[in-house]
Amino acid sequence: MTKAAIQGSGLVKRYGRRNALDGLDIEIPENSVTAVLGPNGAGKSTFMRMLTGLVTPDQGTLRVLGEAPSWKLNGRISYLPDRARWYEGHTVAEAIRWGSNLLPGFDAAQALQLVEQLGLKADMDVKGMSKGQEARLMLAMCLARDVPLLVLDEPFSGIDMISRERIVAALIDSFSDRRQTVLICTHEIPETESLFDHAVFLNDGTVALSGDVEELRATRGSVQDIYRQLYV
Ligand SMILES: Nc1ncnc2c1ncn2[C@@H]1O[C@H](COP(=O)(O)OP(=O)(O)OP(=O)(O)O)[C@@H](O)[C@H]1O
Repeated sequence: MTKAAIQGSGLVKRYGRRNALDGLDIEIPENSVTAVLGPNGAGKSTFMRMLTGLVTPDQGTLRVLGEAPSWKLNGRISYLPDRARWYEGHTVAEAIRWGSNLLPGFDAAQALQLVEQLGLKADMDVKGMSKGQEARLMLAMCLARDVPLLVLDEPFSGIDMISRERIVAALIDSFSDRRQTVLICTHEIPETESLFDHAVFLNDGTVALSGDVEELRATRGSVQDIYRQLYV
């Protein structure tokens, strides 16, 4: 039996009369690359924010790397929030220096290699970057951390399709060398599905389906096919 890096049981988060999470039972296997999928409003970002303690459950229990979410635990999580803008007013090199000083497990040499691999230059100003260029910087900053859990909320949003395919190919190589649990929430399923070895499909704040991607493929088709079956 694979150990779980994340275990949530009966998680509820209410906003007014709406439940963003509605009794969510979820397990993410350790050292897997797991997709968190589902339509707009399914509860994906709420769940990811909960992992870092930014959102507190109204009910239920959550264990992340064997602990309850906390500021202390966040030193072991590399989190890319949706709609993130952290480095305005910096150059790429300054952002990397900032990461070295402040982010636990941050490897500046690896970050520099990643930004170059992603088509950015150290002397570029973040202010004035296109949305896709900024998304690449955010992704590189999160990937350059040697921590047990990576939580990436829509890391490919704004990046053009061909670049996305190249980045995904590079990520497949990089993830296979790591002992990290990686959680990725994305709407770009066709270009990214080769990344995943586990998938969780959310709907209305609960799990509609989850499992090993190879096993799901053998019985139900590609991740994209399953997505259509579940949500059309
Ligand atoms: N801070 C908030 N205040 C009020 N409602 C919220 C808040 N955060 C989330 N919600 C609501 O909770 C539900 C789930 O939102 P969430 O952002 O988790 O969905 P999502 O699956 O990440 O969607 P998307 O694919 O659009 O990013 C939505 O109905 C949303 O409007």
